[in-house]
Amino acid sequence: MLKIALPNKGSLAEETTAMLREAGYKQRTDLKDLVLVDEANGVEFYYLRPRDIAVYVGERTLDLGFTGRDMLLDSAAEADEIMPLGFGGTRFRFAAPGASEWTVADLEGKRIGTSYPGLLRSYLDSHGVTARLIKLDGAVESSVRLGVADAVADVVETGSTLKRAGLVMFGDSILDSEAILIKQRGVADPSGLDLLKRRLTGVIAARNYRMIDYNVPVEELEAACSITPGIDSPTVSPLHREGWVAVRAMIPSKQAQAIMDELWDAGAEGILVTDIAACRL
Ligand SMILES: Nc1ncnc2c1ncn2[C@@H]1O[C@H](COP(=O)(O)OP(=O)(O)OP(=O)(O)O)[C@@H](O)[C@H]1O
Ligand SMILES: O=P(O)(O)OC[C@H]1O[C@H](OP(=O)(O)OP(=O)(O)O)[C@H](O)[C@@H]1O
Ligand SMILES: [Mg+2]
Repeated sequence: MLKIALPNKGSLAEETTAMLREAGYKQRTDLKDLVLVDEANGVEFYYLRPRDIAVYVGERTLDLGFTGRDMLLDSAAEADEIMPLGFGGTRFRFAAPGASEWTVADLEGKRIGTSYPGLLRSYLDSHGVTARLIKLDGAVESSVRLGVADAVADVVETGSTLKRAGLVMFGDSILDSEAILIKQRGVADPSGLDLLKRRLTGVIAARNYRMIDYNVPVEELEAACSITPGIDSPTVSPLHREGWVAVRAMIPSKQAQAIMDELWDAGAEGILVTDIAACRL
């Protein structure tokens, strides 16, 4: 059986479970369950602390894991990213009071509060900066006000937590993170991984794409197809109405309205956009 580690709580837990359900895998219904066996798919799911997932995979106890890129890199575990999952997007940023003009060099000799010392240390080393890292478990933003640190390096999603603590971000983003699938380093792909990847890719595509259908005069077909090139190629079907064809293609959901406007201007009619429930590409 394929053994997969999943976050048992925290920011990535709910969406990971939702994504696996959508991909046709069984998931726990009781949040207290530690293990769930999905016999039909030949998978065992282990619900673990997000921070420990890369460790279990790296130590070769479990085959695969769902975690954050920042957590994988911080752990320095013997595990590699296989694919990004398109949710849990965050940036790992420096912040301090009134520091908008600071750069990473201004951290020389300072104390930096963080929950990600591994990730931070390698970034500082690569920039030739020596600083004292203050390792904290959470609520890192309070460390400056409480006098434990001069600056923080922390996970930022909306930025509202930093703002509330009176801190401003400075320097480049240390890391752009999101939820990822990881596997053991230097081993052959376990059986069942291909199927999992194909299913996850299908879920991500179904979430990010929509189907568009429209009718267009034959002489405008090339222009219309360049607006909706589809994934491989749009489907063009004959219409009873002479001189017209029907076109069907997948389009990025976020651009649906703009694409409809462009098609309309190019002479298309009867433009319909529908959701995709599931797909294999
Ligand atoms: N709004 C968010 N806040 C914090 N982490 C987030 C957010 N959105 C996504 N993430 C990602 O989730 C992961 C952190 O998960 P989580 O918050 O559960 O860990 P933690 O802070 O160490 O645990 P806990 O808060 O339970 O002590 C990281 O990969 C992070 O990039
Ligand atoms: O940019 P924002 O949208 O404000 O989100 C980022 C904040 O959320 C997380 O904290 P979490 O709730 O996980 O608490 P913790 O600090 O105790 O881990 C993270 O550590 C930041 O503090
Ligand atoms: Mg947290």
